[in-house]
Amino acid sequence: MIANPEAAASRPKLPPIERAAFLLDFDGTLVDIAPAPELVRVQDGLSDTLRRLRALCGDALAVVTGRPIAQIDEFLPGVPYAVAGEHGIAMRRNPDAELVRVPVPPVPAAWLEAAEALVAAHPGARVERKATGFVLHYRAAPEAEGALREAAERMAEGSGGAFHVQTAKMAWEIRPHGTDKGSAVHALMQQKPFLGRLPVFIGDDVTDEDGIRAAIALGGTGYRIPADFDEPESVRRWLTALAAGEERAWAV
Ligand SMILES: O=P(O)(O)OC[C@H]1O[C@H](O[C@H]2O[C@H](CO)[C@@H](O)[C@H](O)[C@H]2O)[C@H](O)[C@@H](O)[C@@H]1O
Repeated sequence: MIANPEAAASRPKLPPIERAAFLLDFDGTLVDIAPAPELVRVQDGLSDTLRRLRALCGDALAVVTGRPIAQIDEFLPGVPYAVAGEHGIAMRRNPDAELVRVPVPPVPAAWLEAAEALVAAHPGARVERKATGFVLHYRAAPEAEGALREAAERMAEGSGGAFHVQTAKMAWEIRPHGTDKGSAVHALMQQKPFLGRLPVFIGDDVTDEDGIRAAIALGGTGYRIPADFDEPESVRRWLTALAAGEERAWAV
């Protein structure tokens, strides 16, 4: 089921589902990459699969994403037990909990104005605003990659270390220092029902490597597309098999 069994074999093994906590990236892992953020599609059956998996692992299933939590609520309503959004800045620790945010500095308004002016000069490029930063997307304007990167780096350099540029898929994200998917994993794993379980993180992007490192540091494991799974469909198939109990014999 895993695309690259040799890479996976060098990692700590998958714990039995009864002892596992699933920490899942969204874009490019649970759903296929789409031409624009609002165009992703949740495949039929995915929500049911995740609900079954959540039941098997005592609710210990979270989505850990760069997106705002509200968007995960739209795409996967009532599915994960917990959600960490905006690369760990926002957290909802259980379905009834309030959304808690790590305090971070505001994005200077001048940066947003400059970013909007820049994408206007590159048709197809766009700014995705977040509460604590923004993303410069060039998927529909590949020729703008360099110009957007330079602008993002200039802004971050002028922030005195408060912000940095996160490499994303056909995008550059300006976001504050201080949190990442690794800190989100550590925070989630300190509370029930995650506490005492072994984290299994699955992701596809640079920002997911922090989550994978954290999962391994906590005695769990992590898988990355394309090293371990070749595409989101492979992840979905594997999760479906796990949720159906088919992979139990493989677990240690
Ligand atoms: O942490 P993730 O759940 O993987 O989210 C990362 C970013 O995903 C989104 O952008 C990426 O996916 C889009 C839809 O497939 C794609 O059009 C874009 O090119 C990708 O960069 C989202 O827009 C960002 O806010 C997330 O941080």
